[in-house]
Amino acid sequence: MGPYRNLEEYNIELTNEVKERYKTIINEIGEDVTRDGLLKTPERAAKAMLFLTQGYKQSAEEILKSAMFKEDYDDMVIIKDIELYSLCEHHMLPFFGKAHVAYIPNGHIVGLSKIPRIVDVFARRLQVQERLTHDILECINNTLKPQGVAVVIEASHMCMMMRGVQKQNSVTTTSGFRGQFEKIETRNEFLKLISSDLS
Ligand SMILES: Nc1nc2c(ncn2[C@@H]2O[C@H](COP(=O)(O)OP(=O)(O)OP(=O)(O)O)[C@@H](O)[C@H]2O)c(=O)[nH]1
Ligand SMILES: [Zn+2]
Repeated sequence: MGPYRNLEEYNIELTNEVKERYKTIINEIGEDVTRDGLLKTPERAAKAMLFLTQGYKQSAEEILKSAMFKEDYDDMVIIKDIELYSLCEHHMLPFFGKAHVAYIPNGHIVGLSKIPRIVDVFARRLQVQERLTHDILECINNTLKPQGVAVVIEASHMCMMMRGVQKQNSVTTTSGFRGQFEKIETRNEFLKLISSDLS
């Protein structure tokens, strides 16, 4: 079983449990779960929910460790505009946007694809944007032990768009900096590079 296993394929029992709960919810909101269009909906919704929360069964640390390479490069590495989709833990509604991640190696670099992969691992859980930012930051800091790491997330929250305050255009930005990025010049260079089209 690798770190990327897809839950749906393994956990039929859990899928059935969640499916039964969705049947109840659909009936409770006044719909008829036996009508044609809705017959398969509880199962689809259960599979979708388990897909969107599969991060609980995955290890971000394992993913990073699987592709760390010894290398002397010690300048900034930036992966910007990583799309992310998560679920807010207060309403279980999506929040979505972009993550920008940078690190300065300290003897080891990491396979580039592993950064978006760990963003997904932490995003596919019930989250608040602040904790998601720190989960990514601390995982890279503790596993890769770089000279510095920075994470910025810009996201829109459906719980603030579809309901509640109903603000369609507000974007929330969260950030975290460790090591070299705690120095203002390094942090500013990173912030400049993620806001430019040339980086
Ligand atoms: N800090 C933080 N708050 C979040 C996030 N996602 C949703 N929230 C907020 O969580 C709060 C929950 O507040 P409550 O007053 O308990 O819930 P509510 O009555 O549904 O609040 P409203 O959304 O204002 O209608 C709201 O202010 C949401 O905007 C997040 O990622 N980070
Ligand atoms: Zn919410």
